[in-house]
Amino acid sequence: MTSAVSGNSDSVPFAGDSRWWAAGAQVASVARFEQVIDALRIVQDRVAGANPPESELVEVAEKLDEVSRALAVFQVPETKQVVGHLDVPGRGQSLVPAFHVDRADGNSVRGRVSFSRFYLGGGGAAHGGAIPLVFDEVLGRLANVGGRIRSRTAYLHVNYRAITPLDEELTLEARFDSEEGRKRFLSAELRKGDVVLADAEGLFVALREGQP
Ligand SMILES: CCCCCCCC(=O)SCCNC(=O)CCNC(=O)[C@H](O)C(C)(C)COP(=O)(O)OP(=O)(O)OC[C@H]1O[C@@H](n2cnc3c(N)ncnc32)[C@H](O)[C@@H]1OP(=O)(O)O
Repeated sequence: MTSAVSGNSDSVPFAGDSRWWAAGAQVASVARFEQVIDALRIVQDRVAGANPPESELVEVAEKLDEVSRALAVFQVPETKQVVGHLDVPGRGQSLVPAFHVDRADGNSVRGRVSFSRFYLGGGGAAHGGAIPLVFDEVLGRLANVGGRIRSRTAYLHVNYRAITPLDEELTLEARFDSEEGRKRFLSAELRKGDVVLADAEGLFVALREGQP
């Protein structure tokens, strides 16, 4: 039996993205797919942090090849893709650290995020590219809630205020600041306790009919 991946209205902030990319994708089991993504995230972290002997590397490479061969025959077009559409923290993809929503309405959202070993830049700090990933994910979703026409990021300005540590629960708060015609202005802060680690300001432009 398959179940619909999407199906929640995007008027409910951060509960489903049915209208964002493509509706109608089916998945054999949401729970099983989530399990696969969780395992993949752990593999990413373990690979990033490992320095094993060569014999172990040969074995690991073979196992990873086996996994990719198993999935090769099940590749589907974007409209049927599951990753990015699951109604779970992180939307079932492993690119962006999963954002866990604590509170949300049509104009703001507050939640938690943690950067694991995979997102290390150097010197114990999260990579400077990983932080905008999270801001784009959260602001991009908030820009489109409330039944609004789909928009895309036109710019995203990020200020790095302090080192973002790995493996710590951080809070992220974002808000929809204003709207001028097709332009939507949003902002956000990433904090550890009361300390602002980074803040962002983005412009999201509502797409015209036929714009990809
Ligand atoms: C569930 C998913 C969650 C994750 C969501 C993530 C969201 C994303 O990352 S989307 C992917 C990244 N973004 C993109 O690929 C967008 C690529 N760019 C584009 O497609 C286009 O440039 C687009 C749509 C942003 C704007 O193009 P277009 O529709 O032609 O707008 P255009 O008519 O030029 O501009 C509209 C207004 O916006 C302003 N504007 C557009 N771009 C910018 C910019 N970079 N800076 C300042 N102003 C801008 C224009 O000046 C204009 O203002 P005004 O109306 O006052 O004259």
